[in-house]
Amino acid sequence: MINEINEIVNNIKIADLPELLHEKLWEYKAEGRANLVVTYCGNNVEYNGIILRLRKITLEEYKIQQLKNQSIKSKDEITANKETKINDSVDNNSINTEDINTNDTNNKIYNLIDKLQINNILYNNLIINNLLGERFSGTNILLKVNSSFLENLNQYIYSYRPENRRSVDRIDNEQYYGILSLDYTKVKKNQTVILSSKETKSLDLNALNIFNSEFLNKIKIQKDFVNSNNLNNQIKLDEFTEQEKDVSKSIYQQCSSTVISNLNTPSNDSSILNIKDHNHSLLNDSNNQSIPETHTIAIELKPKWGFKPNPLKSAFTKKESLIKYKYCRFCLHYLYKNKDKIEGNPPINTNEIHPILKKHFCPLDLYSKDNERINKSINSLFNCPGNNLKLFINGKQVNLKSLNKKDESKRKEDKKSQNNKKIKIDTNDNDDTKDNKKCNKDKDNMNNEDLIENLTKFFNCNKENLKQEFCNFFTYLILQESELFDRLKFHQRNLDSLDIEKIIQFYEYFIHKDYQSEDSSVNRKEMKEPTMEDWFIGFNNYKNKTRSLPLASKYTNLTHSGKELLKNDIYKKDNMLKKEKIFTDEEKKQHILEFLISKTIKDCSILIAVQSINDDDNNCKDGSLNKKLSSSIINQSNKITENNAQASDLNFEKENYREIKIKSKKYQYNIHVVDLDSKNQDIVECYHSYKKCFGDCRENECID
Ligand SMILES: O=P(O)(O)O[C@@H]1[C@@H](OP(=O)(O)O)[C@H](OP(=O)(O)O)[C@H](O)[C@H](OP(=O)(O)O)[C@H]1OP(=O)(O)O
Ligand SMILES: Nc1ncnc2c1ncn2[C@@H]1O[C@H](COP(=O)(O)OP(=O)(O)OP(=O)(O)O)[C@@H](O)[C@H]1O
Repeated sequence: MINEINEIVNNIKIADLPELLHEKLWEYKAEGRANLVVTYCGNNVEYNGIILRLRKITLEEYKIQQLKNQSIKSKDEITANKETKINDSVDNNSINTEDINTNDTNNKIYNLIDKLQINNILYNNLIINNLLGERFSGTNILLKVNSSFLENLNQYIYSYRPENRRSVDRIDNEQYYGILSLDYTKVKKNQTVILSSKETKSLDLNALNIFNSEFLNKIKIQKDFVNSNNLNNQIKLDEFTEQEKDVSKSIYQQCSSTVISNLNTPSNDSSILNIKDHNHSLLNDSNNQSIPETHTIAIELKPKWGFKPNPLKSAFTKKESLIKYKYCRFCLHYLYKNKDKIEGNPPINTNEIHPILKKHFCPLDLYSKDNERINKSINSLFNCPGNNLKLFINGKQVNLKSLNKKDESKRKEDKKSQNNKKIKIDTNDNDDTKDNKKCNKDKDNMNNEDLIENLTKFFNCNKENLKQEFCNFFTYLILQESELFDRLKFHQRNLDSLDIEKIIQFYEYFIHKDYQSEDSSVNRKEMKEPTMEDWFIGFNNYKNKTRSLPLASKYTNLTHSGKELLKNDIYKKDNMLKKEKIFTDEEKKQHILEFLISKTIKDCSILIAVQSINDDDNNCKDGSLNKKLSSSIINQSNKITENNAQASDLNFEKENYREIKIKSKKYQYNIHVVDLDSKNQDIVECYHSYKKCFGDCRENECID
């Protein structure tokens, strides 16, 4: 094993900042099923605008964890009493930490949760950034945490958490690292600068043990300091297969603090990659560049699926299944999730579509690039945000539902008449089951009037026009950023080329095969989760496939360069038209992997933070701000043009700051994509269960 390979993960930094480990320095921000996010609220301006993302565990898992810890403790006590060492036969599974690098003098430990976090960062850097563009990704740093901080924080934020979440899970006290990132509900001019004065360490790849040793052993690195100012690493590629070359290039490109240069330029020795060091900076906006926090509004969109599966390319043959192709998967899923409500309250006229299904959000509208349809989709989300639209004002989440509240007297009247009818149909269905049913104090703190005042001021409109203005505003912004939506749609579709119907067959095939294999455990009902190396190889196969597709260079950071095509390209034929029997095991695995990556980008969230640049600022004193901003736009657009002109795997537009003029008012904004974690294989089975429910789930067909 070669130590220098640690440079691969140099870009992932670990910060040890004990001064941050006090619960009162953090405020609850938001959470999903797997992670909880808190935002820094202390006085140290250096940490302004920082968030901490922590893994959660279910309360059941927590109980098991407690029991295990107790049993370990009592075992330790018994052992101590007997003055003997812990017996080797102690069940390893009962200890949730792995001291992987015992020789390490710092006694570095990554436990299973940390590995998951780290794998997710790597997965983001290596795969997702290539699909969506680095511009949207931001920076992550691992922050060392400890169990007493996590326990205190868990208690401290308890009352701010939504009931539906806190009743089932909590922060996992056993993680050693949380992820520090920037708060993307705030506008920053510079997203990629650092905790410059802070000491950080890099990850230890050996200790992480995420790459197969055979793979690593093939990599030989020679360090060669060409001159004292410039570090050039040279990597011998002779012993790589073509596929491994491709993978290792990606690893170095994305993970290391070094930039691979001259990849395609024949040098003295064409089998050597030149790697130049470049200045590295981490998190935190450099404070001089941050923008005052006033009047920032942000929305979080969970856009879900942007395409309709194509029956010709899917395994479907059954006639009754064809109805599925009238609708997108989100809408079918919506029907599935609301089945009980719909069946419990059927419409009087059975031929009529249920009110719940009448005007709900359809993602295909959001992805459509059509002004009217996007507007319609935001309108539906505004009326019924469910889990797909969140609103933040100055970084604080507010309850969108309250915007839909009618004035009090009208509301009482309506309630009365509803009670009389004894029918209760809740079209804001998800709101009751998801995060909007909250006891989030912050939300309650901003009363409806304040909220409306804030928004009307921001949109420069009156109360009556607010919804329309909100929808128009974000329609415009989404159109402006349609490339991101195009990219999501492009990769969601191409990574899910066979549809779940086929993927489940492949998945079951492997499970069945495992049952039959002699050395597998009889009870095994799951496929082995992909290793980091599997992800890289799978992604590279996909990358090569997409190169031949129309629009590939537009929607990826990949070139058409034939030089990098794999020799053993498994995509020589159009797999979609193949019959099952001619899919090799390798191809089946590849399709499952692609399906999982596709799931990640079907489940991400887009955060758009906007701030108005008021006229005073535009005409300020010496006009400096105005000049600065205009020049930054010019630079930005120049950079984009340049990058497009020399499109290459190596050039990304990282900075995210944009300006926009809407109704002659100037705004500045950032856009980021979050929640890009890898998905587990068992999701295949889960997802397949949704297919059992399909029927008419909208008034009209979804239009792809
Ligand atoms: O399966 P879906 O489409 O309901 O998506 C799940 C999300 O539900 P929703 O978007 O509200 O419908 C679900 O969102 P919530 O936690 O309900 O906010 C998660 O994002 C879940 O991902 P993971 O299991 O935490 O990795 C998501 O699950 P997977 O993407 O892992 O299937
Ligand atoms: N960098 C960030 N800046 C601001 N808010 C953030 C950031 N990252 C996450 N959040 C907020 O925290 C919420 C939960 O984070 P995240 O989506 O990563 O959790 P999750 O458990 O993985 O979600 P899901 O259940 O949807 O998979 C997000 O929906 C978003 O509102």
